[in-house]
Amino acid sequence: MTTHAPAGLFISFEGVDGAGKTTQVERLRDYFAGMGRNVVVTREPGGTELGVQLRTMLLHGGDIAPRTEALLFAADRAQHVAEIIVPALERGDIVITDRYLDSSLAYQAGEGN
Ligand SMILES: Nc1ncnc2c1ncn2[C@@H]1O[C@H](COP(=O)(O)OP(=O)(O)OP(=O)(O)O)[C@@H](O)[C@H]1O
Ligand SMILES: Cc1cn([C@H]2C[C@H](O)[C@@H](COP(=O)(O)O)O2)c(=O)[nH]c1=O
Repeated sequence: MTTHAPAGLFISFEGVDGAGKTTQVERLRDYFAGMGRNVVVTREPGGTELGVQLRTMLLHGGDIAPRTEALLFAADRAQHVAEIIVPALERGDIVITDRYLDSSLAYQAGEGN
């Protein structure tokens, strides 16, 4: 009999600050873990070591020009995808991220970018 490894699954939670994303991420993680699945919970910005530094710059740094800000979020995402998301999906894990690309569309797509 052939057994197949489970396919990876990528899920992002989006919403305004305080909407309840982290709460739902944790509930879904517990649900999938209860099914015996490997779950990687992560977030943007700040899902990697480099991302933690970028998060500090972005959320607690000084004045950042809109285009620079957009590029820093994109840099955080590029590292996140390469270091965390793709390897986890290749292992067949479930990746649940607290924010992803839609946050950039919502927050950075305005005038000046
Ligand atoms: N369904 C809900 N009903 C009422 N309160 C909730 C619900 N879900 C979460 N909360 C509460 O709302 C607050 C914000 O929740 P949470 O941290 O999950 O939101 P978030 O979207 O991740 O926030 P942030 O954007 O600041 O990271 C917390 O105090 C949490 O306990
Ligand atoms: C990914 C991403 C995030 N943001 C903003 C949205 C929030 O105000 C903060 C992140 O804070 P949280 O406590 O982790 O929710 O960053 C953004 O403007 N653009 C993005 O792409």
